[in-house]
Amino acid sequence: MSDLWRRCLAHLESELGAEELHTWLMPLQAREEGSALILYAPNPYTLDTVRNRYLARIGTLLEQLDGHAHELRLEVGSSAKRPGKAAATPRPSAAGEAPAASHVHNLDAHYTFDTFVEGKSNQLGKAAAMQVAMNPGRAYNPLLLYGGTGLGKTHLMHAAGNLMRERDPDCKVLYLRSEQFVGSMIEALRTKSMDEFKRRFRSVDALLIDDIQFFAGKDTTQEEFFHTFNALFEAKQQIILTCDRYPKEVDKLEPRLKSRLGWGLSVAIEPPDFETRAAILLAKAQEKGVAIGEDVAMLLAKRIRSNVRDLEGALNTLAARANFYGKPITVAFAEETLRDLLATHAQAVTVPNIQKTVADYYQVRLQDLLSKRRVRSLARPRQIAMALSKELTEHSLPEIGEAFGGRDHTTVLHACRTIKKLREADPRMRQDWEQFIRILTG
Ligand SMILES: Nc1ncnc2c1ncn2[C@@H]1O[C@H](COP(=O)(O)OP(=O)(O)OP(=O)(O)O)[C@@H](O)[C@H]1O
Repeated sequence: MSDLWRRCLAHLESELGAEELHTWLMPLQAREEGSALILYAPNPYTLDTVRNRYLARIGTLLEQLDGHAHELRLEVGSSAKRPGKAAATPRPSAAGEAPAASHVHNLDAHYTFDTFVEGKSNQLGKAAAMQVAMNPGRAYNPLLLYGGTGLGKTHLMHAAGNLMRERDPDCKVLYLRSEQFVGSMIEALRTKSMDEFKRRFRSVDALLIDDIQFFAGKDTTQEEFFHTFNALFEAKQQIILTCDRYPKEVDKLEPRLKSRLGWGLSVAIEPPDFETRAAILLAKAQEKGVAIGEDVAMLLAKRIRSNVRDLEGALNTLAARANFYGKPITVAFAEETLRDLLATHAQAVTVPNIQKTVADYYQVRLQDLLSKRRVRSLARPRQIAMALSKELTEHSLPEIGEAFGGRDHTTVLHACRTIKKLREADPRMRQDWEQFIRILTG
């Protein structure tokens, strides 16, 4: 990463706050070329927002930091690989507006299979997305990736789109968040341009729609999406979708749409395990040019289990602070800098907290959960609470057994194995599990 840009980000962090910084400015990649600073935005939408909201301030800051003015350029693409002509001169698309039929693709150039770290939790999803990219419309259609927030679904979806375009630069890939689909449709209804809307969405080779749970309860949208889906499907055009849970579990999604979604392949993306979290951190650090050792990666991976986005946020904060203070990122520095954040993540994850959360969720009394009673309505939640305790705390099997009314460590081990199997076989159990991980570590 350009040193100048790093210093600029450190200043902007205190002005804008972490969320704004991470949403708009951290995704930019920077390269210095003579006295010019080129900022690469992952897509035209980010480019537009940065230009409108932040560019003037960035210009002033650069001048303050370096004592002289810099030429500042904004482009779509990646600093590692200079963008091709089509990407360098995009037609910016406004928020909520789908790109026009010229098919300026709006994929995030940073999200590729190369930058995606594979682990047990996402192996299947990655393999399926690659298959689809190599064989659009023919391998699995639709491909649906589902799972909790910040686990890499969007990344994989863009990676598939990027690979399709790498293999065939003429391939028309359109990525949209589901709110954008809804927004475009409302606009088309308002301006009586539904024919154009239909044509726009049906003329692509691959349609990628993110977070389709937002379609729930929006009947007209679902109706239109249903027809778009059918048209694309019949013409063997690829459809890739993401959802924050197994679609059959999304309330107020039309049954016939749910059924269509099941025609292809649905793959769960699960929270990464410790080793994958550490590997992701090291890969992200390398990508961003941030020097961290394995010890720091392990510290963060151990303490932040919620999702990859949170891990990345912590890394970004560390990088900005280390640069600001001119210090290396050591374990001590990370512990000091992220003290509050790490404390928040650690706070929720105690055995009593897990027991209470599980009891509340399944509406059973805490004292029953800890009792010796073996009725199924208690036994399953108890097993889940034990398995979560093993997963989320540092306690040993005997300690966990003790905390559950003085049970033997083999009972805890059995619970962990049972829940693992159930998570593999039963989408509902998988969803409950992810929900707990979110509540307890989010
Ligand atoms: N396995 C991985 N390897 C590298 N980066 C990852 C991986 N998983 C997630 N990430 C990164 O984590 C961040 C969040 O991922 P992404 O936006 O794809 O999540 P998501 O599952 O689509 O979440 P949401 O449902 O909230 O949109 C991205 O920066 C992404 O690159």
